[in-house]
Amino acid sequence: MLVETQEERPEIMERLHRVGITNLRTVARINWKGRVYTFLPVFEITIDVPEEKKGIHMSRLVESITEAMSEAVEEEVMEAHSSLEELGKSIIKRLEGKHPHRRAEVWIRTHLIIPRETPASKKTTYEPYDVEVGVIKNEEGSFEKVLRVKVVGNTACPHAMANNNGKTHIQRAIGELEVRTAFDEEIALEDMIDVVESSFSHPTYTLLKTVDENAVVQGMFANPKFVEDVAREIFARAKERFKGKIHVKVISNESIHKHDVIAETWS
Ligand SMILES: Nc1nc2c(ncn2[C@@H]2O[C@H](COP(=O)(O)OP(=O)(O)OP(=O)(O)O)[C@@H](O)[C@H]2O)c(=O)[nH]1
Ligand SMILES: [Fe+2]
Repeated sequence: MLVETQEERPEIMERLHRVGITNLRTVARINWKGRVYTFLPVFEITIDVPEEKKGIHMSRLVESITEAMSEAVEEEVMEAHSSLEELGKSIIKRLEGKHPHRRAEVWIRTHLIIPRETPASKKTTYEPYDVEVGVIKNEEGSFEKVLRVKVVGNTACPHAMANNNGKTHIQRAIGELEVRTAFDEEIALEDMIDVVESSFSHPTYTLLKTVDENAVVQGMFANPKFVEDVAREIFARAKERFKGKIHVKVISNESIHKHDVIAETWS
């Protein structure tokens, strides 16, 4: 007979808001607008623990994920999960039948690989973007979601350009955009990626033929930007396009310093 240690009263009676599993790697398949994508996401799933319970039954959180995965890996995926947030919500719905809780969160971290065209040779290139989707069920039982994208672009410095007859320092910059919104608000991660990618001096590419490299360099010099300019542009565009709480952070890996520079803002 197993001892259910988790049901005992703890010495210190304090409620815990988030207890569960993190850094869990698995496979997921999503049917996004009729196209099936396979992901290798990293999950974090948590529930709250009341002050009178020593612990949670952790394996039930994993079961909620693995059962949703098996559904996703079988043929049912065609109607099972139309987005990462739908997958997250279906996992929380499974958990409701397995483990009592008042508050639950599922976070799914993965990469999106989006086909793009190189700027001059018009060849197809596959660009990686880090994305994260959080689904939060709050104590009233309503759902909200948090969408996050991270995009690598570049900047050419306008200040050095103005003081060096057009010569300047250029660097990679990482733009992060987060939108916190109602679960049913339709926001595509690809659209968020486009907002960030179009706010740099120029996008970066995996594949660049010489003609493409020339186009990127000329584009950067024609579009010099401070890290502040990039953050403002992402923020203004995101406010215009997406309904929800907006958070923007840009870090530029300065080529002239041993440190980076950062610009961050939120609504
Ligand atoms: N709450 C808690 N559980 C832990 C901790 N460390 C390990 N465990 C988990 O305890 C789990 C086993 O307990 P349960 O999940 O309740 O498994 P079980 O009792 O056989 O299954 P149920 O009948 O569904 O409760 C394992 O999956 C461990 O990962 C911890 O620090 N806190
Ligand atoms: Fe248990």
